[in-house]
Amino acid sequence: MRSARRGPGARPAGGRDDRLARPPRGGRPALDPAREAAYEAVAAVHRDDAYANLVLPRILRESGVTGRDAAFATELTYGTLRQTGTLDAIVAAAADRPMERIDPPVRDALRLGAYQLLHLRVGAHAAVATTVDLVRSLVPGAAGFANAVLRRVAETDRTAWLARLAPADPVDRAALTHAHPAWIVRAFADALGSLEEAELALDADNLAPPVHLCAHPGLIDTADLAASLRGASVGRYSPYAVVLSGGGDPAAIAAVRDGRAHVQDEGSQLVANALATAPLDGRDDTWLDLCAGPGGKAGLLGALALQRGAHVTAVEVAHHRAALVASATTGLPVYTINADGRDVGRDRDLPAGGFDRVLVDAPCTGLGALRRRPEARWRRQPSDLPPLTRLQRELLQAAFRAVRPGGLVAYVTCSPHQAETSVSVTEAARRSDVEVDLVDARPYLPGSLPEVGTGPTVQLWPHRHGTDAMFLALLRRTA
Ligand SMILES: C[S@@+](CC[C@H](N)C(=O)[O-])C[C@H]1O[C@@H](n2cnc3c(N)ncnc32)[C@H](O)[C@@H]1O
Repeated sequence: MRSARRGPGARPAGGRDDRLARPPRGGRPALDPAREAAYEAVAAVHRDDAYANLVLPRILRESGVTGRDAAFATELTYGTLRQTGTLDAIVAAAADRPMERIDPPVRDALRLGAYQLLHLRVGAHAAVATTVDLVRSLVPGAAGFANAVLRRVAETDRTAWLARLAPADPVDRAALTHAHPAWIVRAFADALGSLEEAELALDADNLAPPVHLCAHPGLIDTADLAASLRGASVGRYSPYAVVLSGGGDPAAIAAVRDGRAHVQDEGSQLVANALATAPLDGRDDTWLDLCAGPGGKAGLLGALALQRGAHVTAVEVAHHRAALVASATTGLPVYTINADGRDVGRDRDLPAGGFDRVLVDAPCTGLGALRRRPEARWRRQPSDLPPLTRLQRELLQAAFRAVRPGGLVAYVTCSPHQAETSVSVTEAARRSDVEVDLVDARPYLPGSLPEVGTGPTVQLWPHRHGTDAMFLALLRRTA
């Protein structure tokens, strides 16, 4: 984080429209700390492949930006990153040159300026002046260029820009309008069977998601936990979900600190709970989580196992993530091992046919949680799919080997892409030596959950259910 260019003149006197950078007497322009923090975060994402949710809190802390300024910096950073593809199309048109021909620091500053002009209620004068000052501090010779480009951006509003740039192809048009790459628009439309509804899903990705807690069953009551937190409410569907009202650090909540609750999307709770509650004949005390890091679902399964006299083996291939699982499940009957889940039958902790219930929460593109990771949609590529789908199928086949005859496997992804959902399940079952049948998963989700489709698998959606887009297939080993 650069530090030398801040001065008392940069503190806002009132609302955001007052945030004009004013040159301190005899010096260079003083930059607005919130905007500078947003620039640093966006630049780190593009320059260093940083993650905004990790890098921004550090930048805010180091630069002393707090309160309303921190909220503004966060909105500016996350919004700019979500909208990057569309902002780029508009800035490139206004600049009359492709983005690649603009210096990276100037490019990021222009994205932030354009976002303020087209999405925030920041006055045009303030948005242009502060961005030009930022550009002057980064690349002094580019200030005039930035000023001209932003004035052109400000000539029309977002709707008019979208109309002016609208491609003829409906998928490309939706991609521009809702700021997602076209391949993701196509994947959502395929999964939903309609481009019109996919546009609602894309819109939902552009909203800041609420933070959900999972109250560990048997350790803390959901309603009591909600009542103890200002503005919190119980979740709509999961019996364990508490919805926070925004603001504040969930890690500071006493029940989270002492392991009676953890941060977890309501959809993740629903799919883990479905595996634990679907009926099973015979022994039911030996459970397996084959892809456990960082331990969200292992935490819920561990709490349920504690109530039911069962235990969970939690497998994670990445050493540091296995450590996170162990820490997330402290005090619960969860045995964490740092191993490759595909080693069922070869690893002595993973005996073939040794488990009653098995969860495969497979590594995936994460297209179902794009609302949580603002830069992810532009970073993911269709070429990520083949290695992931291969791994998904191998892990699912390992789960089929791990489960005893009559036992259950839940295959879960945080992606609605059909190559990772139904196709992975069909392909793994087709190539498996072990016989499995799909079980209708819908009865093991709350009856109040709307629009769960015709089964047997279930696909959740942010715009329908307020959850991440989790996919669930339940399978029973028949022989
Ligand atoms: C989607 S995440 C699981 C999330 C986790 N279940 C939770 O709820 O917190 C997938 C995990 O699988 C792990 N993984 C990838 N390949 C694996 C393998 N061959 N064996 C075991 N774990 C693997 C990844 O490191 C990642 O932590």
